[in-house]
Amino acid sequence: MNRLLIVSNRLPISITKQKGEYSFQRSAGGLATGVGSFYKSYESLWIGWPGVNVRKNNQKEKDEICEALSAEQCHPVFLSPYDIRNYYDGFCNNTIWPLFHYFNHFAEYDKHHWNVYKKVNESFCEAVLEVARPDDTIWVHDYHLMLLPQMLREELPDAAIGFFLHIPFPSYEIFRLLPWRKEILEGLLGSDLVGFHTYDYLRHFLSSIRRILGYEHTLGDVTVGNRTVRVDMFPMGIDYQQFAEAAESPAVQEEIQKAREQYGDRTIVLSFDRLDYTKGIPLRLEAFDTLLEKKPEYQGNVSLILVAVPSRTAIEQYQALKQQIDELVGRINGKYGTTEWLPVRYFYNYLPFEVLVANYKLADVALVTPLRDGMNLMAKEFVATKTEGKGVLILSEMAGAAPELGEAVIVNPSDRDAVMDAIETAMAMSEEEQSERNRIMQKRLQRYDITHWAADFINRLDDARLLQEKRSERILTAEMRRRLIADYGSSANRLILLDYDGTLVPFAAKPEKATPSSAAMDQLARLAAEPENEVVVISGRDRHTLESWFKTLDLSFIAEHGVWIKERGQAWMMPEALSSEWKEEIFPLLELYADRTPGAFVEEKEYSVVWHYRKADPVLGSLRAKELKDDLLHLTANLNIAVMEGNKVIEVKNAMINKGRAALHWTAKKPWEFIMAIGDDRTDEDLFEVLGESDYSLKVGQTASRARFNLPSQRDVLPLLRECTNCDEQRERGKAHKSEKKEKKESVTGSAPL
Ligand SMILES: O=P(O)(O)OC[C@H]1O[C@H](O[C@H]2O[C@H](CO)[C@@H](O)[C@H](O)[C@H]2O)[C@H](O)[C@@H](O)[C@@H]1O
Ligand SMILES: O=c1ccn([C@@H]2O[C@H](COP(=O)(O)OP(=O)(O)O)[C@@H](O)[C@H]2O)c(=O)[nH]1
Repeated sequence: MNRLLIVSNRLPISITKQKGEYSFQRSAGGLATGVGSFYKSYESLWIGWPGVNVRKNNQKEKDEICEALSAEQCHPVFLSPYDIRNYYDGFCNNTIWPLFHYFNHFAEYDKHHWNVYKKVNESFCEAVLEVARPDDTIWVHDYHLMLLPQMLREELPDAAIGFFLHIPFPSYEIFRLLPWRKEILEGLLGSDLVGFHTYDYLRHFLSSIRRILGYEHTLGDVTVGNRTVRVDMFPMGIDYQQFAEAAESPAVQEEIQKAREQYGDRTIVLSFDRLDYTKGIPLRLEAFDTLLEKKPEYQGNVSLILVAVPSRTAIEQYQALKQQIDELVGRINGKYGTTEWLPVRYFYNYLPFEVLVANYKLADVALVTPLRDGMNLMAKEFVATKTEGKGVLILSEMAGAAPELGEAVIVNPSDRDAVMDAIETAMAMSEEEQSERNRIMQKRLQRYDITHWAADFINRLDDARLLQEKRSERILTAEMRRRLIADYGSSANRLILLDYDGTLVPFAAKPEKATPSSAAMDQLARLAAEPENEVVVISGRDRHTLESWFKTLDLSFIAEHGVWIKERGQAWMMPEALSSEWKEEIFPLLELYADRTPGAFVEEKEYSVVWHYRKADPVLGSLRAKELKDDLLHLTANLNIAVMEGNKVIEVKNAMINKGRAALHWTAKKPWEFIMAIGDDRTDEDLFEVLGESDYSLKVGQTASRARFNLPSQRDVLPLLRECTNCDEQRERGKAHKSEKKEKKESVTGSAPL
């Protein structure tokens, strides 16, 4: 296993400085505790912010911190108070955090914060580059560093880079509000593997990259330029053993003992989170209030332990929330409290590990009702400590942990009555049922614990790298490219078959906009000018369009995928007798689908009809395309026509027509010394199929193909053709130069003897 570089905003250890002395604490939050529990079992280095402010010029202090952290396999990135204000409090926690948790009314879109976010991501990039070794696996974590994968990719093109998002990825409808949505997605796609906690977050991400960047995916594999990015889900686990064992430890037992003396045998409900508006603490308190009000028999018999861990205290919403909670607790305690009984025991601090476990172990019911939560490890930790079986977890359906913890009492956290009912259900549940439910969840948590989670991610990252390497094996290598050009240069006759859309020119939103560029015209002219070449543009376009675009060039054509062919200098002809009567029957159906799909339209050619959906909503478009294909198959069962899927088009045409059949007209003409065919979509596969093994067939794009090689993108086509003609022109210049020299020599010495 290669060395693992973990990169996150916060290191697992936070440093504080008091009276000139440093002290080290475990950082709060699931990322730090979760990843912190396994990273030392790897050869690893964790790069992140140590939580302490060091003056810019105080190199001595920085070196000391660096030294102290290196013993913990950590490497610091120092952030100034200005960075923390604008990047951490600003962009991370005042823009991304609320937006990604569906609190879009809290999100601020401040350009300055965004600029500092970019700058801090660059600082992290520099920090990684300082320590990275060639074979390191780099694993970037969370929303603070979403631009980093792409920054690293630019500097280290061959590095293995993974990214994991610990918070929800929101639906496209929310994500699209972000002014810098494109940059964020591009930043993430610098990775080889992007991971999420749940399937919902994953599909939201795929939908955003599809709608915003136009990238399709196949089972979570996204082709981005010449790379494949894999997207997958990995629900984060906990260090199960540590929690289960700690629950039995003497230190924890002692803490429980102390607490029991305070609470007697009252039922204990635990509410325990970072103080964050996403956690739904006020609603929870209100539900508890309603329970005591509506069911007075619980008064005096149940206590709510409310632990709120201070978090992001510089941010206004967090300060307001703190005040709201303080007031609610005061109100409930004032309303129902007696000299013997305080309904809510409220703690506003960070708890050391033993106290935390003692609280879990002590609680009869855990009330975990976030309004949104990426995962929520505390719910899992609570279950792990229930070694004797007893204890009920009430869990919000909005937590990422909910799909895995289905045996909990699942609630909608906004439904106060449902939360109140859930507390009652939990308190009334038989011990047998509690144990049974916990046993099932414990088994699951034990199996997919934090070590498994990390190993799973790293293995998938390795797989993604292998896939990447395999795909790139089919890409035309520099050596094969040289051979292709040498073969081109040494051949006395050559057949060159070139698809048009997606090959000679990029796609445009409307087909009529994809006219040939001057670069493409120029290059075709050069190819056609070489006497050894026969150049055939082989397209699905109608013959009139091709003719009008290329009338100045000496080319041959295949139009409508093979309905029409035209030898250079000759007239158009139809190699097969075809009928177009069927079009009348098909046309209304295609029009109906165009009407039902905004952005789609129908194109009619002489012997085929095409349904285009490039401009339609991508999801609706591909759904309708599937439905249309099904309908067409029924409708065309007795007609001699075929339905063919191309790039964002469904084409209906005569069954025997395809580019391969049409190309035979040229391939069979003579034994060509050099054949090259380039195409990008499904229709070009018929062409590749009729070519020989040693011919140069090239598929544009990285998807699987019958072609011998893949060219990464459409942008690579003209440069390749240019290299071919350059090599010929050079050779011609060489020949001319030689004969010029020979002529000069002859004019001096007289002609050579025969
Ligand atoms: O670093 P802070 O700003 O103090 O915040 C603490 C952490 O909060 C977030 O935790 C998330 O990660 C957990 C583990 O994957 C997950 O269970 C939880 O639902 C998330 O909210 C944040 O993502 C971390 O980066 C912070 O360090
Ligand atoms: O006083 C505390 C409060 C929380 N934690 C840890 O902080 C993490 C909180 O993670 P969670 O996923 O529940 O929520 P987050 O705070 O990351 O949103 C858990 O592993 C807790 O064990 C802790 O060690 N002491």
